[in-house]
Amino acid sequence: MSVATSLRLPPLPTVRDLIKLYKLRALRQLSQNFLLDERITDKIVKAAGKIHNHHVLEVGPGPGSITRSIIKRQPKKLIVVEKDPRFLPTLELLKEASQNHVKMEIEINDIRSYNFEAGFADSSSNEWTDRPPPIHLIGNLPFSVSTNLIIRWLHQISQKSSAWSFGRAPMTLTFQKEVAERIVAPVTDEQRCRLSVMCQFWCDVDHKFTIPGKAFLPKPDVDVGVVTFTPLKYPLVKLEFKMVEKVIRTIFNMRQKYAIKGGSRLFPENLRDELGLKLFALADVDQRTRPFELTNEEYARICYAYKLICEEYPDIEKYDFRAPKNVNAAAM
Ligand SMILES: C[S@@+](CC[C@H](N)C(=O)[O-])C[C@H]1O[C@@H](n2cnc3c(N)ncnc32)[C@H](O)[C@@H]1O
Repeated sequence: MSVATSLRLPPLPTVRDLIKLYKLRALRQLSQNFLLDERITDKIVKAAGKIHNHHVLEVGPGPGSITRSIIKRQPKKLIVVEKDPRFLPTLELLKEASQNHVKMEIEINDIRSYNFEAGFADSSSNEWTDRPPPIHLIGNLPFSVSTNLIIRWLHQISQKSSAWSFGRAPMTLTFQKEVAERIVAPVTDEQRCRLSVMCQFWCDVDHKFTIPGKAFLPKPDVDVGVVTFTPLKYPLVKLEFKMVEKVIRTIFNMRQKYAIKGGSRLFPENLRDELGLKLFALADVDQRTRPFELTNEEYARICYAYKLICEEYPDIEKYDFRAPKNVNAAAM
């Protein structure tokens, strides 16, 4: 075993004991499910790759099971961001026990308000097209939070901002198994959806393994997938994130129909037929393909074609078929 994996923490009560000691009942409203099996938390951290001497941010550490597995690998700095203040005493205990080996910072905060630039200020950075910087994000979050968070983080990746102002920092996150399968779903896969295309536009994604629901306390109704994301050196689109998201969402809105049916809804009703055809012709994409049958490259071409049409008809960009009629009328 390498030095990086051999760190033994001084004897500490187990996470199970701590949960009892501090009466840390999982809160349903925060969708808390705790992992107690060290072999599984070690496996999650191993999936993140080399973290020895790197900066790691763990989001949602809860009572600290994954945190222990991270500490054992001796990162240079470990930042934990936890929303629920009840976990502060157990996290303080871990910080104290590991203080001679790892610089640990505890932030009781919502991850969405956390300032990554400040947290990683003492880390080195790498050029975007160089290898990833020595920074990792790891988290076992509630499912709803992790899906929203990955969209938010993809947006920041597209802007090379926040944690990604330091380079292509990778992430290791858990999702409901079905969501993990959707994230990595290749073309023609029945799970392929908006999330697949958005994630694959900006990241290399890998569904590493699945954790059975019974490994959690309390047991959720579903199994859990561990997914790694490494931002691509060359994203498949270089367009404004919100515009790309709108195009992909609108096309997948009619999943079982030909893609042109959903794609046409990017345009107001009176221009729908004409501009829908133009969109697919400009993108050189067969309009009689279903959304899940389109490759990432075809989606990228559709986004660029949409951008061209918006340049020709500037008001089109403000049009959203889901918005009430009067909002669209005001925008046009
Ligand atoms: C599913 S539990 C996992 C706890 C621990 N990581 C484990 O694996 O046992 C998710 C944790 O994320 C925390 N959390 C939820 N939303 C959060 C947010 N927006 N920012 C930071 N932490 C959050 C919850 O309080 C909880 O501790």
